[in-house]
This record gives sequence, structure tokens and C-alpha cells, in this order.
Amino acid sequence: MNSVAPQTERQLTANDEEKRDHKRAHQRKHRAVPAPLRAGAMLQTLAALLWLPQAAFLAFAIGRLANHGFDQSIYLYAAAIFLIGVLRSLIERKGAALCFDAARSELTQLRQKAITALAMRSPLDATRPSSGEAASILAEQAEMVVPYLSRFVPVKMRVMLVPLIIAAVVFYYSWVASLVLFIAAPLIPVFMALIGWRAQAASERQLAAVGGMNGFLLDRLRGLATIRSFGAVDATAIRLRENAETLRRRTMAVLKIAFLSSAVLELFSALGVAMVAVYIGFHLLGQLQFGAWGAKLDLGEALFILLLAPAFFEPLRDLSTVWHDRASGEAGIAALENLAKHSASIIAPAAGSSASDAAPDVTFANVTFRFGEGNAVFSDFSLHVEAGEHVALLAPSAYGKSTLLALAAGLIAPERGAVLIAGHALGDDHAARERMVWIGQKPHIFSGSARFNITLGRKAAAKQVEETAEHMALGHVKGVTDNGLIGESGTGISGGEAMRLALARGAINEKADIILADEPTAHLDQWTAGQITDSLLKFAEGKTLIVATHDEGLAQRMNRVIRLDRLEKGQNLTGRAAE
Ligand SMILES: Nc1ncnc2c1ncn2[C@@H]1O[C@H](COP(=O)(O)OP(=O)(O)OP(=O)(O)O)[C@@H](O)[C@H]1O
Repeated sequence: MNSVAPQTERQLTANDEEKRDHKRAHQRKHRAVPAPLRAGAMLQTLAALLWLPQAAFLAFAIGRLANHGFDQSIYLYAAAIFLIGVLRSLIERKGAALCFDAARSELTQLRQKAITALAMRSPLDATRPSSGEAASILAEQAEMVVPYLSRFVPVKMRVMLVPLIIAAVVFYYSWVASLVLFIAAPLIPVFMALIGWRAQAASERQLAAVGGMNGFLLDRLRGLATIRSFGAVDATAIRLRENAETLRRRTMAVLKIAFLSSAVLELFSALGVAMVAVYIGFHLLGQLQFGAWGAKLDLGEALFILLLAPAFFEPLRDLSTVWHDRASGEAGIAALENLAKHSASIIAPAAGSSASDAAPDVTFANVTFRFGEGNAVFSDFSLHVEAGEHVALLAPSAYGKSTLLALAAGLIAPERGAVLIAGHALGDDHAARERMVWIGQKPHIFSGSARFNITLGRKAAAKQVEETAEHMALGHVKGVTDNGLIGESGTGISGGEAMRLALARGAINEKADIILADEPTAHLDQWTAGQITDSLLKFAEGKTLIVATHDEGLAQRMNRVIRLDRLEKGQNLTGRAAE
């Protein structure tokens, strides 16, 4: 499998990027904000607005102290400030918790969709994303969705409301102070928009590089022995370095944008607050007498405006902190949606086919199939395998034996014609898949015990697992009766044992009555091949069995041998009589 992610090498043209930006903006506009997230954002906005009464009590208490000296009413002011403070933090906490929970459940849904789509991709689909890339998107990149949804969305709501309300309150006391705020504020979004123009694209490119790097690493680590034995270590290291360099450049580009956006915001908000402070100072000194609707601000009012000025910029500064969250969060959502958007390429037998207790028959009715745009592997091919029949498919390499098994298993769909299981066309019923066992040419062995490798987490009594292992002559393998562990990709067990483990996986499924086995005796000595054949036949008793093989010994023990290469053009095999 070529699992080097192409993204690291793909050069995106400016035109591509523009189109993608446009599409993303459109999607963003149309993605509904979940109700709990909106509620959480509202609470956080309310908490921010509570600063208004708190600052008013604080400023007017100080004004009162300065003008009238200490009296009992100061205690009331202090109590009000304290109570509003407590209320503010409670509301803020509740709002943040709501947003966080909503973001997590949104992420869970996105992940579920992506995983379901990924699980439904055919193992024969060469365009599947590499395991490393998919793992990186699902585990690492997906996590960026949470800060984006739980922080950016509430901040966006605060930015739209809080500065406007604060500016209106300031305007009530002084139009000049309010004007200063209004002059400084729009500069911020303008600069943010200019900077953020490329932020998303940069983030997306960085995430693609991370995914590509993970895919590359995982693939090469798996094949380390091959790389070493063929002296390709240096070439691989150079390639790895190139990938790492690409990732470094893309990460630095993202950081540059993040730092620039924070710096711009800090600068403008500091300038805005400073200008208000200068005006208030000179106004109190009597140098600037205008701007307070013909009156002179007293100390309390002036302080109130001064306390509100930083709060006016606060949501905008928060926006700059989460600006980067938005870029990486959107990129994470896009990556997850991209994983999820592939339509299922695995099909399963329709519900009707699982109704009968007897083993089903399998019919290929005028099937035409090709991979992508390639030549047809099968053209108008028909074959009938009777219920409970054991059939061997024999043909030279690359003739299409595995393809035929994959068609029967519903791992690929015919271009024309139909595959019928017990007379029913393959459909979307997952439950019916339970009766089918497909054993591919390279069954994956997980690191762990043999017991786990047999059950794969499915419910099965320990006794049943042991008996199945005994039937498959696996009693001695690590982790069947002891606590031994098999290494990654089957390290520590032989090729024959690995194949028998795969057979045992099927045998543990009591509902299974169609077995599709792809070269179960490949690359094995005659004795081991004989053992596997025995195990397979024992497992296949009373079941329909189709085996793709080059092994004449195995083929001769089947009810029927079909030599695909000896079929005459257009010849159809419909039952034993047609052999
Ligand atoms: N996932 C795939 N994508 C594209 N082409 C494929 C894919 N799998 C197989 N092919 C092509 O389809 C043809 C039939 O392959 P298939 O694996 O079915 O042959 P086979 O008879 O099982 O071979 P072998 O005995 O070597 O396993 C071959 O030309 C192969 O290159």
C-alpha cells in the first residue's frame, strides 16, 4: 500500500486555495451553532456585561470617598461589588462548562461520522487515507475542534455585543471618550481580517503536513526491516528530513500569523485605552473641557469611563487569542468532514439473505467489474456456488481471484450485474454481514494475546476460544492458555500460525455460514498447508466455502475446482453441471 500522504508534496495553486477559502467560508456560514453552545455563549456575554454595574459601584464608591469622606454607605458599595463579582464568576463558569460540553459532543459526532465512513471504506480501495494520516486526523487534529467551538464561538458573540453596549454607556457620559473607542475599535477587525486572510490556509497546510508526516513515519516504521535490508536507510532519512522541514516551515508560518495578530490587537487596544486616559486626565485637570455634553465629569464618572475602556477592548483581545483556535479548529473540522464524506464502498447482504438457517448459495450474475478506470477484471461473468458447496478458484496470479472474493464479500461493488447471496442482492444491511467470514491474503495480527486476536473484543466464552484454538492447532501459541503476548504485526508467531489465527477469528463466529478465504496456504510448506487445509475444512463443514488458491493440494479437497483462466470467453458457470 502506498501510504505516503500526498498532501505533503501537493503544491496548492493560489486558485485552488481561493476556491477552498470560499467553500470554507460558505460552510462556516451554514454550520448551525448547537443550542447549548449558544446558551453557554450568552451566559459568558452576560458575565462580561456584569462588569458594567461592578465598575459603576467601584468608580462611584471611590468618587464618594474622595468627595464626602468615609461613611456607612461604602459598605453597601463594597457588598454590591463583592456580590456581583461572585455572580459574575458563577455565570462565567456555567457558561464555559456549557460551551465545553457542547464542543465535546459536537466533536464526538464529527468523529463518529468520520470513523463510520472510514470503517465502510473497502480494504481494496487504494485511495483510502493512510493509517497514520487517518489516526492523526482522528486523534490529534480533531482535538483542535474543542478549543475552537468552546472558545471562539462565545468570544465572537461577546465581540458583537459587549463593546457596543460599553460604548453606548460611555457615550452617555462623554461623547469624546466614546468616539476615541469607536475610532480605535474598527481598526482591529480590519487588521485582523487582513492577517486572518491566510491564517486558515496556513493552518490547514500545517495540519496536512502533520498528517502526511505521521502517515510517512508509520509506514516507514512498519517497513524498517525492509528499508534496512535493502540499504535504503539514508534515502529514507533524507525523505524524512524533507518532510520534517516542510512541517517546520508550515508551523512557523502559522506561528508568525498568530504572533502578528496578537501584536496588532494589543497595540490598538493599548492605544485606545491610552487615548481615553489622556482625554480623561486632561478633562479632569480642566485642560479639555469639551466632550461631556457641556458638563464636567466628576471623579466617579471619569473613573467609571476609565474602568470601562479596557473592558471595551477585552472581547477584541480575547478574539485575537482565539483567532488561531478558529483557524486550526476549522481545519480540523474540514479534515474530519473530508474523512466522513466518502460514501461507503463496502456493501453487505440484504436483510432477506440472513433469514434462512441453511448455508446460502452464492451467485455472480453477469458481473462486470474494473478498478477505477482500468481494464475490466471481469466482464459479464456468471458463477453459481451451491449452498454448502466448497469451491476452489484457481488461476495464475493477477487473474482476479481475490477480486472475485472481494465482490462476494461486498468489499467492492460490480459495475454491472449482481452478486446474490441466497438469492438476495448485496445491500446495506450490516447485520447480515455477520454470516460472512472473509479471510484476506494478509490478515492483520494485532499486538496482544492470541485470545484477543481470535475474539477481537467480541463476546465469547473462554472455553469456546480455547476449543476453537485447539481445533485450529493453536493451543501452543502465546496468549491462548497463558499470558504471553504476540508482537506487532504477528512478530513471534509463524506465518502458518498467523493464518490459523485468522481462521479461528471466523470459526468463533457461530453465525458464519459463508467462508471466503484468499490463499490461506500461500507461502507455506506442504505439511503446514495440509494442516491449514484440515482446519479450514473442519471449520467449513456444512457451510458454503469459496477459496482462492494456487495450491493444487487444497483445491483437490474441494467439491469443485474452477480454473478461471480456462474459461472460454463468455462461458458461464452456473452450478456443478457447468464445470
Ligand atoms: N485495490 C486495487 N486497486 C486497483 N487494482 C487492483 C486492486 N487489487 C487488485 N488490482 C488489480 O486487479 C487485478 C486482479 O487482481 P487480484 O488480486 O484479484 O488477482 P489474484 O488472481 O488474486 O492474484 P494473486 O494470485 O497474485 O493474489 C490485477 O491486475 C491487480 O493489479
